[in-house]
Amino acid sequence: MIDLTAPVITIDGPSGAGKGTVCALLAESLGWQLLDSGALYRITGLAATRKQIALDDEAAVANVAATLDVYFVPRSTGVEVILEGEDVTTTIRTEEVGSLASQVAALPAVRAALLQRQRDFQTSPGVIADGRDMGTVVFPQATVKVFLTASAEERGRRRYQQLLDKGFDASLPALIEDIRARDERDSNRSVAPLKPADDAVLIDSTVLTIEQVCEQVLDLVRKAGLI
Ligand SMILES: Nc1ncnc2c1ncn2[C@@H]1O[C@H](COP(=O)(O)OP(=O)(O)O)[C@@H](O)[C@H]1O
Ligand SMILES: Nc1ccn([C@@H]2O[C@H](COP(=O)(O)OP(=O)(O)O)[C@@H](O)[C@H]2O)c(=O)n1
Repeated sequence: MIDLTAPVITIDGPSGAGKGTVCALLAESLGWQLLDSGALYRITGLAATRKQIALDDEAAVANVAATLDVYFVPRSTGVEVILEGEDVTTTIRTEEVGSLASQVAALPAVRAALLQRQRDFQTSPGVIADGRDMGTVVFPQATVKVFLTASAEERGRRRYQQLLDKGFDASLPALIEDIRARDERDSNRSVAPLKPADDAVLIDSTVLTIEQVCEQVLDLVRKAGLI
């Protein structure tokens, strides 16, 4: 149940910075709720495409976002995503769906349709939110805000390795190009662009391990008195 007094940690930043990994580890160790907001945009992009809706038809895509038949099943291996009864956990992680997500995410009506669904994740004992506008738009009152970044080359390499590990085919130069295009679209859109909140702490993970990033965030959480 939504609890507006529950503490919020936000981690925003570009693709491949390590947000998803760090948020999942922290949510697990703190025992807090996890909001993967990117998954909602990915699911919307996939659902609209499957319904053969043009991704620039803002009203129609927003209607898809508002009426998504989706649920999330927590498993030991991560969160399973079920869209209209079908397991789309793996499908939504492809770069192709990432690109669909960033196209529908540029539409203001789509963002508005998904806003309350994201705010509903604020439940006790706390929520850790992963995205692009968690600290700027969705949870501007969050106690701890992090902007996690890394160089585009390093993010491309990480994504490449991640895709190979999952058994997908990938080309490193194409991935770096995709990442740059997505960064560009996310940073320059008129609504909720990717940018650090004024009160966010910047962490550059280019030369940090996942453990070091988690430790830096936990330090902020401790200093804020949340643990
Ligand atoms: N600090 C890091 N050092 C090395 N690899 C990392 C680091 N952070 C994340 N990764 C790896 O990079 C890939 C992308 O991370 P992910 O958490 O999905 O990023 P994001 O959610 O920001 O797009 C994953 O395979 C992850 O294991
Ligand atoms: N809060 C959010 C989260 C994602 N998105 C969009 O959704 C796309 C996919 O997000 P994601 O977090 O799943 O992608 P990765 O960072 O994991 O590559 C991003 O490129 C953004 O365009 C957004 O606009 N706002």
